[in-house]
Amino acid sequence: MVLVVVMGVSGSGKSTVGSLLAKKLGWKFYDADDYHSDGNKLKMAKGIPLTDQDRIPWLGELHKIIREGLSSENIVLACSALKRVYRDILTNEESTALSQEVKKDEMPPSRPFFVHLDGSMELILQRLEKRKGHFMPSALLQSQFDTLEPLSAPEHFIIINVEKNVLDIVSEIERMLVKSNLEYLQ
Ligand SMILES: Nc1ncnc2c1ncn2[C@@H]1O[C@H](COP(=O)(O)OP(=O)(O)O)[C@@H](O)[C@H]1O
Ligand SMILES: O=C(O)[C@H](O)[C@@H](O)[C@H](O)[C@H](O)COP(=O)(O)O
Repeated sequence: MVLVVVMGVSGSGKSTVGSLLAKKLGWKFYDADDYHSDGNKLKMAKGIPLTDQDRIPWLGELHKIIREGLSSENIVLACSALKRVYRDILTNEESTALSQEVKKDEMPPSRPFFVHLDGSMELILQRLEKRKGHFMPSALLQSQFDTLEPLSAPEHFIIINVEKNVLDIVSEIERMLVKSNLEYLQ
């Protein structure tokens, strides 16, 4: 089965784009935000960036969910996945320098496809400041950009600029999925 990870800084549109993409494809959608511990949420709400130690148990939990889900369903996951090592823990390709819990051979063989929602700090800040009812303060955006490590080979990925509207972004991802690997959409 197939895993698409929609990633990027807070406010880049992961939840919006990921959920619509999953709906259009008829795939299962998971939002990584739903799996943060109360401690992590409180920390972010106070304007304190998460550390590796805060994120690793969360990523390990997500890894387990994905691994189980992929045995029977195609998945779209919305997850910040800011650093390479975080992405490796999620998908278990290399890992586990930081996480002893995740074993290398646990993930079924399926190459994850990453979609980085990329945009300027100004644009994303504007969107975050308009967003209501979310624990993540816009003050953390700078640290999100500071932490972000761009995708690079051998990661399998596309980068999409979030100036476009949501429908266009989703259509572009669908086109890229077809182009990059037809068997993804069986
Ligand atoms: N391409 C877009 N164009 C305009 N507004 C967008 C776009 N993508 C997301 N938004 C809006 O920006 C805000 C942040 O989006 P969200 O999906 O919550 O981001 P994330 O999950 O990455 O934090 C939301 O209010 C959402 O409606
Ligand atoms: O790794 C992190 O620091 C968090 O996952 C962060 O990137 C994420 O943005 C928050 O969970 C807030 O949620 P939103 O992405 O929806 O703002």
